[in-house]
Amino acid sequence: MAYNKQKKKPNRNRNQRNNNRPQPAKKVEYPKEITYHDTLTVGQLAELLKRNSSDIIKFLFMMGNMSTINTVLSDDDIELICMEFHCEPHKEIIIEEDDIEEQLGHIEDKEENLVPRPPVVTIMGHVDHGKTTLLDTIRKTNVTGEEFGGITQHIGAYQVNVNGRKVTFLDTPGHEAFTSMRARGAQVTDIVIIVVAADDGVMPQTKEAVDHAKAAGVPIVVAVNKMDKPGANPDRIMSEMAELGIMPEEWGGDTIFTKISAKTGEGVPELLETMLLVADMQELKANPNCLSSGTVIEAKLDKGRGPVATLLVQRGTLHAGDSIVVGSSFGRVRKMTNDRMQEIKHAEPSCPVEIIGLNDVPRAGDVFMAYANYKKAQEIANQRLEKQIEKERNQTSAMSLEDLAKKVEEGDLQEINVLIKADVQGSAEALKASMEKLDVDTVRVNVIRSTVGTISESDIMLAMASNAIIYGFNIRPSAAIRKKAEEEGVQIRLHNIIYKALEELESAMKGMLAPVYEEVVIGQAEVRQIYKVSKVGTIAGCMVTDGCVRRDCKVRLIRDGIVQYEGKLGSLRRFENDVKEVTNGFECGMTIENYNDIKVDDIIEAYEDQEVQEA
Ligand SMILES: Nc1nc2c(ncn2[C@@H]2O[C@H](COP(=O)(O)OP(=O)(O)OP(=O)(O)O)[C@@H](O)[C@H]2O)c(=O)[nH]1
Repeated sequence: MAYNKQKKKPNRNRNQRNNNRPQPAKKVEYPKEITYHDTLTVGQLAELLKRNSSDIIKFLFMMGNMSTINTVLSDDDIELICMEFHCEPHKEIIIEEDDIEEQLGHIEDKEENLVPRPPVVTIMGHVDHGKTTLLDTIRKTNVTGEEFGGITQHIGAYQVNVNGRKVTFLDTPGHEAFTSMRARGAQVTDIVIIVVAADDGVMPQTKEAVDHAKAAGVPIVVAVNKMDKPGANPDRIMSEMAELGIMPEEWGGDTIFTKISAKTGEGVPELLETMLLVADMQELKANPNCLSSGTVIEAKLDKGRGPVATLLVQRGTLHAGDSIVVGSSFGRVRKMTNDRMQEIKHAEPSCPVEIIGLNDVPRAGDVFMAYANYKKAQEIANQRLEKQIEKERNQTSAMSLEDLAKKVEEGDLQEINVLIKADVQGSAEALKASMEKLDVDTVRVNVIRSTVGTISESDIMLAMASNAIIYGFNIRPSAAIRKKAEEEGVQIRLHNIIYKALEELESAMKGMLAPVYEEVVIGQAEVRQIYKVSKVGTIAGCMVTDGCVRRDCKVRLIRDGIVQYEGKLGSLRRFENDVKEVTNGFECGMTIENYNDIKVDDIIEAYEDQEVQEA
């Protein structure tokens, strides 16, 4: 805590030492001013004021407040107490470097400093449903021909004029970018337009877009596209979207559906008007008069210009020449251009700009902050770099069930985000329904996605962005996916009995998760050949492709990501010899106890129940 950094601390030690033996009465010099950060308890304030805690407790008692040495004082109380003891308190707000990115979203500007800012909109939808065409149409009709000619290069974000008002569109390819930005805490989008082709219907990526927008808590406007096509069936889109929980306004819900043709431009003005309406409801504002901060939309290394980054200014005004820190890179904004490649000197909130001058290429989703001087920026970037290296060294799980249990216990968590993947629809639904019914001491489960199939990279990104745990039911992730999850700190819990999954989650919600054993996957092998031997059964000629397989381990037979069988290894051999272990890169023969339906290309996953050291 910041308090611990008080320089006064050594005095206390000296006093304590001195207290051990009788001292001649010495006149205490009481401080005339004190400085504190964060909060203070009675005991801490007494120490700063060089008074006895009992004096403060007595004073508070006289004021009608009961307190103890550990009572945390409000700023008002501190002020009053200090007045009583003839001292002036100063509260210093320190933003630890660690917290800067987190703070960005929470910096509270005074109402009088806020002015309206343009909305930031992202267009999402299934492949070929018309995202690019829509964005092109919007840009063509909402920037002058001359200006449009200037847009030759993709910078990842554009600003257009709609009815005399500016709107910023993010043109980030795919949903991954949206999610990976969110994963890093960057909330850049105010509205999501989900494009659905009326002649095609709701498709997997439409669902994904809905999941992402919902998880981010961003309002959705649905653009029912390709209305010019003969097969267009907007009613079908509406009912399919309603099934996903996106209820059309005309059916009593709160999502506006607009029928458009991105190709002919029909309905696009109405869509834009709707979007402005939704934006107005949010009363989007920002303070333009402070040091600037915002988010990296895209970044690349340009051969001639060095690191080039597209930034979205979210707070303050970015000026050419400003010193900025982005992630662990820093520099002075040497040149700043708008989306029409015109050089500009200032960029206000919601304005996308391309800048050069950084010493390294930042990542999309990184937060940037401007600093008053170059040296400070450099210092902070270096600190961050050190921390990043340290973090990478001790990379641990971002959110595991154990973390959750701990957080619940500490009262820090009201909602547990869960992503469910199951082998069949029935299980996915059953698990979702049962999990959502769990309610332990006001902590509840929020299922952010529940689908059929094995775990994909997009699931991991969504889980990472939402601090969610993935529950796999009767499915097995590939080694590559498992590795990715590990890298991103996403926890995958695999189960094949519904009540066990529920039991485990419920324990976490009670903050009492203490599994004695945990299943640990030790390796994976691919079945390359099958030998049927009478008396022995099916022998699988395998190649161990990850980790190792041990003679006494348990195994799972997986076909197309779905678990076919679970049991014990029957035998493990190399060249006719029984062996204890076969490691990655080696061939071996295996049988599975009481199971013969093994096919070429099946995956045999080896696992062990290992004792968990810590709850
Ligand atoms: N008839 C008709 N065709 C459209 C409309 N909108 C888009 N298309 C066509 O649909 C195809 C796909 O459109 P895109 O805009 O590239 O779709 P997208 O969603 O950006 O696709 P990806 O970038 O691959 O995800 C193109 O051939 C477009 O010309 C429309 O309103 N009507």
